[in-house]
Amino acid sequence: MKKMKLTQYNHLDDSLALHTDRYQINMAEVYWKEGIHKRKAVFEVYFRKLPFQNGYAVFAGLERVIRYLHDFCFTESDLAFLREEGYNEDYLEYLRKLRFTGTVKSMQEGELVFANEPLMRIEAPLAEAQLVETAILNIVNFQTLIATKASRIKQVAGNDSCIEFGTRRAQELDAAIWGTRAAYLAGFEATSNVRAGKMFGIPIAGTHAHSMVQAYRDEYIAFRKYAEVHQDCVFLVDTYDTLKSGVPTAIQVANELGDRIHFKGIRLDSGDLAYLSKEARRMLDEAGYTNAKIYASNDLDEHTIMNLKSQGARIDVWGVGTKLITAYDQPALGAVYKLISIEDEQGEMVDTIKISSNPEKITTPGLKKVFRIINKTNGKSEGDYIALEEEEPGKEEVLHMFHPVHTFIGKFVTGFEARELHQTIFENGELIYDLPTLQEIRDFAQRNLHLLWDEYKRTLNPAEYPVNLSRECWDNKMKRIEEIRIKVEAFMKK
Ligand SMILES: Nc1ncnc2c1ncn2[C@@H]1O[C@H](COP(=O)(O)OP(=O)(O)OP(=O)(O)O)[C@@H](O)[C@H]1O
Ligand SMILES: O=P(O)(O)OC[C@H]1O[C@H](OP(=O)(O)OP(=O)(O)O)[C@H](O)[C@@H]1O
Ligand SMILES: O=C(O)c1cccnc1
Repeated sequence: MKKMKLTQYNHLDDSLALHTDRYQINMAEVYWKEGIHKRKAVFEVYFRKLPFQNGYAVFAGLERVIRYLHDFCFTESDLAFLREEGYNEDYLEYLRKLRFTGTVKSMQEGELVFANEPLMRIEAPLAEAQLVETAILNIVNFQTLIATKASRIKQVAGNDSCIEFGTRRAQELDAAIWGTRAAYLAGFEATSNVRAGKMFGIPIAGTHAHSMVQAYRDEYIAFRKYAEVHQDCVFLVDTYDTLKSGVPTAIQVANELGDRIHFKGIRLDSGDLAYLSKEARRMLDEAGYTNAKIYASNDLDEHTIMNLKSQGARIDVWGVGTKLITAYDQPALGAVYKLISIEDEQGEMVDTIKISSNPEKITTPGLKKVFRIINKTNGKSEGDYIALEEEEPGKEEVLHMFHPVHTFIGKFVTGFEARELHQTIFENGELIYDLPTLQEIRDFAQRNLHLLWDEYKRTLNPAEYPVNLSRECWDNKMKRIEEIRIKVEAFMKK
């Protein structure tokens, strides 16, 4: 058998241009051969259903999308691979020169987003817009999913700290790193992943594992040795017997070392976390360690945390791994990338539509903007309002907000601010957006949550947040549906 070389995957000039589905490269080839590759096309990214039956999602992934589009190019090793796959030289020559030259509008990271509203809009020459679909969805789907899961967990944890512990159980390296970033921007306080700390400046935190106690085969020696090396100590107390040996040993070591260490607390990782935390709290308090915190971990998520809180658990810090980083109860967000407008033979932009027997699935044609309609009296959001590009709802006195499918459900809103949610990121290939820091994104996400009534934020059966179409947008959609109906009837009569 031939021996695998360790360098096999390492192309020095590797790029993400091939991080796409083969059909994108094949479709782009068709457009290029037909000479329509430069026609302007407009795609929108949106999802149809909120994940985890949550009342909102936290948009994440933009920074990585920006880097991807900014650096987009086929390198020599990418082209060599495509050559091996049988693509012809002229097409490869076209790909060699290709860069992303489009205009991108997007929600900002940390924005609260909802089903059926455009999260991003990519206007670019048809072939370019097609080639970047897969990577954009890959990034946005994952990061938005994890940010939303983290936000749910934070909703329940409240002011308690949450640390991301998931790297070992994540779906490989990238998911651990970018998932941790998503969790932090949605409100987690820290991560155990040291590389994420280095890359993004996320505070790193942690305790120690059972293996350290097992290595010394003695809890007392293990805790002491740890304390001799590290000032900050959180002792893991459940290796042998939490209440009979773990907690008393932690207290003994803290007593012995006094001011020489900062006894931050203990971690519980098995057993009845409610009962054990209450008992441990009592023991720590009696020993005078009222400031020592109780950390807990073990397959936690928003459900167990809520349940533990309802039992009066005395847990201060929640270490959450597997169920956060793998989005355990819903492993994928279904954001899609749909063509909404294309340049025709005459150079005119024409709207496109995808019809479905399910009214919720019919796409909304045309270039659109999304506005958050904020009630000036109470500072809360009345809902989101999707309008056609040229509309300016902020100038209206009264806004008619109605359900896009059940149109009889609606309301008239006055005294509002219409806050536009999309920012221009790229203008004809040029990056014009000032990237915020991760800390700024995190603060922005927190501020956004204040705009929402609590009814939309509860983790169980939240109220449905209104996402409405403007009258013009709705009329335009109906007009296109009618045009298609007439076309199909004419076809059937042939
Ligand atoms: N008081 C509690 N109420 C509800 N859920 C709890 C409570 N205490 C712990 N849990 C959760 O119950 C699950 C218990 O997991 P498991 O059955 O593996 O027990 P364990 O204590 O971890 O056992 P092991 O010693 O094998 O690790 C975990 O998800 C944990 O977070
Ligand atoms: O339960 P999660 O939410 O995924 O949180 C991460 C888990 O990872 C560790 O366990 P593991 O058994 O891998 O190692 P350990 O020996 O340090 O307990 C830690 O003790 C947590 O239980
Ligand atoms: O620091 C910890 O306690 C930790 C880190 C990763 C996974 N579980 C626990």
